[in-house]
Amino acid sequence: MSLEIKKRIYSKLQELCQNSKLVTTNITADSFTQEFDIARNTASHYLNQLVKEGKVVKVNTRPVRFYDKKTVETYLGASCNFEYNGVADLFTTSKVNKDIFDQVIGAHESLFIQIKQLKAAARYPGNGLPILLTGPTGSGKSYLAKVYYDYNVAMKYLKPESKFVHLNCAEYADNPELLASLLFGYKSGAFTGATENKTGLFDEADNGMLFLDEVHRLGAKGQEKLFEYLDNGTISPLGSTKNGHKVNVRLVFATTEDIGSTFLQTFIRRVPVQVKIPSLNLRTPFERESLAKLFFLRQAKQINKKIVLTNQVLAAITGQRYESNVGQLKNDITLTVANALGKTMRDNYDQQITIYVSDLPNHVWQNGGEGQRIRLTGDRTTITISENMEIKQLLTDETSLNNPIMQAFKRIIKLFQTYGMCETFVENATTVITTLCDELVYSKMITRGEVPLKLFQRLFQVKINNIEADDDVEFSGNTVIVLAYFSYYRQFAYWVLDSKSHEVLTTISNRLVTSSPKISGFTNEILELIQDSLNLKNDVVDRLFLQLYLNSVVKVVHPNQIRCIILAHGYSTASSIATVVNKMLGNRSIVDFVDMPLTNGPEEIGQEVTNYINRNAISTGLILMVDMGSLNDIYRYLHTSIDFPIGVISNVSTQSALMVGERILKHDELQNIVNDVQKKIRIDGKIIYPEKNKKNLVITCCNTGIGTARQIKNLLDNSIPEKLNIVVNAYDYALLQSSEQIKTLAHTFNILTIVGTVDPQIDDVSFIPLEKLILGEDTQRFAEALAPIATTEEVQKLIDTILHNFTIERVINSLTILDAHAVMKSIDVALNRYSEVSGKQLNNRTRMALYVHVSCLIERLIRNEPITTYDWEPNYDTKLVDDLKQAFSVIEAQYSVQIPKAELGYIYDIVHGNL
Ligand SMILES: Nc1ncnc2c1ncn2[C@@H]1O[C@H](COP(=O)(O)OP(=O)(O)OP(=O)(O)O)[C@@H](O)[C@H]1O
Repeated sequence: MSLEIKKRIYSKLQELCQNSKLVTTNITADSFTQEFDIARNTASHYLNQLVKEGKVVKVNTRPVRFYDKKTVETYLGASCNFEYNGVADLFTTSKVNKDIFDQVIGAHESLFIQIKQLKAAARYPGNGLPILLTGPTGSGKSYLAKVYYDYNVAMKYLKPESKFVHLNCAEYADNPELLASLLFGYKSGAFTGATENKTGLFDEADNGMLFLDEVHRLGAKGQEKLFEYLDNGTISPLGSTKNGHKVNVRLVFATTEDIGSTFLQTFIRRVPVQVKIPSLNLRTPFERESLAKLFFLRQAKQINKKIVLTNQVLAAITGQRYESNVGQLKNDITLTVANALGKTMRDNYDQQITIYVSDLPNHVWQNGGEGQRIRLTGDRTTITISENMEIKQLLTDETSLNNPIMQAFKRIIKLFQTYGMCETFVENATTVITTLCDELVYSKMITRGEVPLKLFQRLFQVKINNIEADDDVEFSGNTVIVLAYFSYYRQFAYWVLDSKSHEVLTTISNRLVTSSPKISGFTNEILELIQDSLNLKNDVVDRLFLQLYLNSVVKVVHPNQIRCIILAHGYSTASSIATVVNKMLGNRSIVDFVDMPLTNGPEEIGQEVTNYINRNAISTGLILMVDMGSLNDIYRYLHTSIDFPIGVISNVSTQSALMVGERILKHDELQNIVNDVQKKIRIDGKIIYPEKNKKNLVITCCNTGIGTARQIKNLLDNSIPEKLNIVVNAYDYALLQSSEQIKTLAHTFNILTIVGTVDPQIDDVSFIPLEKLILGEDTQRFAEALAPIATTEEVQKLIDTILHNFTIERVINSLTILDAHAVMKSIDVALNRYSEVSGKQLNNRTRMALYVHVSCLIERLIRNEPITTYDWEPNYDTKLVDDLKQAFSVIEAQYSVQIPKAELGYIYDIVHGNL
């Protein structure tokens, strides 16, 4: 009787929902009292039962409202929860959570790529792409096929009323004719017993989805007809003599078979998307545990009681090797709960059952011996799974307890509450973050080499390289790995921050934006990448993590600093030494590292060092600290030519690395560092100088700082033609005066000359003041310095280019509408013509003044704002005035302007040095 009423209440609720405007409908327990002649309490009791069964959604308004879950989901185009606090919550939060795949356990872990494939296949124009799901029995192929259908509906690729038709071909494997007729239909008389025309499952699934499980069991006829659909989009019923008819069916196939089998070979040519579902054993511990919790939760709902279990039970059940994968895990949990329930049957009115290890099915115990997976931990903390919980709630609450990211951020909040925003806080918070990074990278929470992880690393590598190139900064060795691990792990370590924590973390983050705007800029770039390219959610936790982490690994590049890299075998040998040393040197990234697998030989290590050299602009020298004497010859395996000395020190230890780091910081010379370490610590070391092909070096320097020296370097770099093969390096003025530094440079380069603002007075090396170089007033000395590699004409041309490049900046700054390069070109033509016709050579100082003046003049004329008053000197040489007129007619023609007399007078005075 009660069952009957519940059923009737449910169908009435469905009817009411379907016939009303959902958002404004107002169905409460009262809506059923009259019609079914029951008390309000009774109606409420049944409705709540329906909520627990997952059929009805409850909204805790006053009075409580109820909705049919299916109707709501169809309306929203997305799945929704069972309980909400307000109507708005239901109709807005659910809408936001549109990604049906998010509910799949493993969506951001083991099934990450698979779900990407499914989404891409669904999006494909037309009917999407047919897909083939492969994977061992029970791995979740049928489950995913259904979720894929739901996704298609939610994304509106399929209409809500479209069908999901499922057929397991294995069930008809002995009767291929029947199977083909079931799928494609038949015409009357097609075979004995076919007395009338009958449509098949393809027709039934028209405008919907057909899922063919164990598709390799399809017989020859079935295959032929299936290929007809895949090739032409038409199907022909058995016995039909006419051309096939069109149907629109999205196809999903599944097989447990190896794709190498004969049928599948021809088949997969037509089914381009193969989605491989991993076995349960290949899924992460987190996913196994989540799946187990999900199945326990379903059981709790089924028996309408709380289930209490210990972590010991959970560990035992998820540690199993399941031949039949998720399906078997699910069955084992059902059996376990049944065992526990059997024992407590006597206390039937208990609202909860407790599960003990002894309730596990027998075969779990028999799994002992070799390769046994059952592990009984001492962890007896209990987990309570309540029948009205949501799976999300269960996973979030439980996992966040052990979630290292959440713990780290809780600590950061505490630190902030203790110290406020100050250096001590930033220091401590940074330590929390770096410890978290170590935990993520080294704790094996994530399997190295996972495909998404590699993809993340590649993307982050490109981004970091770009930032480094654009901003003159460097990030320490493993930044890319840490970013990849963090973003990857973060996807399944997601929890909802309470509003207070959110507020505190946002305050910290905003303060950091003010104190380190540059790092916050990098943070934004990386967050954009995470969001746009990786399509991952992020929030204040990610922002703050990046701000603190990037700040701790960024280093401003000192181009002249000797670089040092530790190369050691083992999971974390090199990184541990480097971390300690960098910390002891004041949290600066002085020493880099590469952790190498034990199997890496000199070839691979050579490759690592080559990559390091290519990534970093090394000019003064590189010290390699290695863990084996045999690696002393590692430089032989470099795939790049070096133009700086390399010091190799073996038997690396914290002590030797610290000593090297300290000396680097003191700008000691490479040779001294290596010799001293050798002597003091008694270990082997050697220095390799680039013997052949020493490159020619022009040094730039400035006594006001390295910044100006770098600008001079850029000017020369942009001006010197590639074929002269000259390296230009900016050096610190004070450093240059050390004879050791010059000695090292001389070992590595042929020093041609120094260009700068003040002479650093270095023996045997000429100095050319920048100003004189630009103005062409020290051409002779420059030509002498470059004599071994450039002719006098080449030097003259180079000086002209330097002048041109130096001026162009100013021209660009003074122009608003014209293209500076084009303007400079036509001024060049005019000035050269003037020299030709007048026989007068203009010096660089005059040329420079004219470039800037004439470019402004052209713009003035175009804007029709010429200078009209200028004192025209009566004693101007009329021939020279005519020459000027003729030369500048080039500009008049090109820009369709006329240079008035007053402007010409101004130019005359510049040309003849009167201004
Ligand atoms: N990610 C998942 N979340 C929830 N349930 C799952 C998940 N994966 C699988 N299951 C459940 O596990 C059971 C086995 O999965 P399913 O039947 O989809 O496997 P299968 O690969 O199709 O197996 P077979 O090849 O034997 O047909 C089903 O009850 C399914 O609902």
